[in-house]
Amino acid sequence: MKKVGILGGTFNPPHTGHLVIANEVLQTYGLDEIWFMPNQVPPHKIVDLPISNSDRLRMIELAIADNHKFRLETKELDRSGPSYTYETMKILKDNNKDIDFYFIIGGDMVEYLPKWRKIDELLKMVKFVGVSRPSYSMETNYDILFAETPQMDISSRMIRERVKAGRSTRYLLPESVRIYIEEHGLYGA
Ligand SMILES: Nc1ncnc2c1ncn2[C@@H]1O[C@H](COP(=O)(O)OP(=O)(O)OP(=O)(O)O)[C@@H](O)[C@H]1O
Ligand SMILES: O=C(O)c1ccc[n+]([C@@H]2O[C@H](COP(=O)([O-])O)[C@@H](O)[C@H]2O)c1
Repeated sequence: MKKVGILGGTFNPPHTGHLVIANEVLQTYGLDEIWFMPNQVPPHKIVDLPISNSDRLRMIELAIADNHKFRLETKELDRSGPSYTYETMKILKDNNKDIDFYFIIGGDMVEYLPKWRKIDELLKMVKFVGVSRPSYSMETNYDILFAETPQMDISSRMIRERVKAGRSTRYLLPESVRIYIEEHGLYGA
């Protein structure tokens, strides 16, 4: 069986935290690939700045361009409404019977797991891998895997706020994504 990690997210924008956790989980569990999967509508949060799907897609493509094990998975953009992971993984598993999926989540999402749609069914379909994130505990009653990663206090919100305030975002995200944000005037750049 092929082993594929999925990093689902809003990626508004993608940043160094995403890339580091993807790479660390890939190494820790000997995965073949990581698929970066942008959601259409995050199930649990309000997107606080309007951003087009095409800008998010382009920024993910730029962020992962230099790693042949990182891929873009656009399945959740095919349907409208909240992107419930259970619905998506049902489709991905049906279409890829030769793949074992590892769904990567940061500490904030580990805490939130009890509220996920059909979480008990979902836990039978994928292995969750939790990675720590500053300010969040990793406590959970669910049977999930963990991966040690360097902790980075970087979030998409932090990047958006810095861009808006005219502060530097260098090294917090790939240079190609930083330039894309600047050239396209995203987040008030
Ligand atoms: N710095 C980080 N350390 C560990 N996990 C992270 C980090 N940043 C994001 N993640 C995880 O990556 C996944 C996708 O995150 P997402 O695209 O929503 O980014 P975010 O930085 O949390 O965004 P926002 O600040 O807009 O809420 C989630 O599971 C999240 O927990
Ligand atoms: O299915 C759910 O109920 C659910 C609830 C919260 C988050 N998720 C998924 O978790 C991933 C990270 O979410 P986010 O909002 O932090 O980008 C993303 O793929 C979401 O679709 C899924």
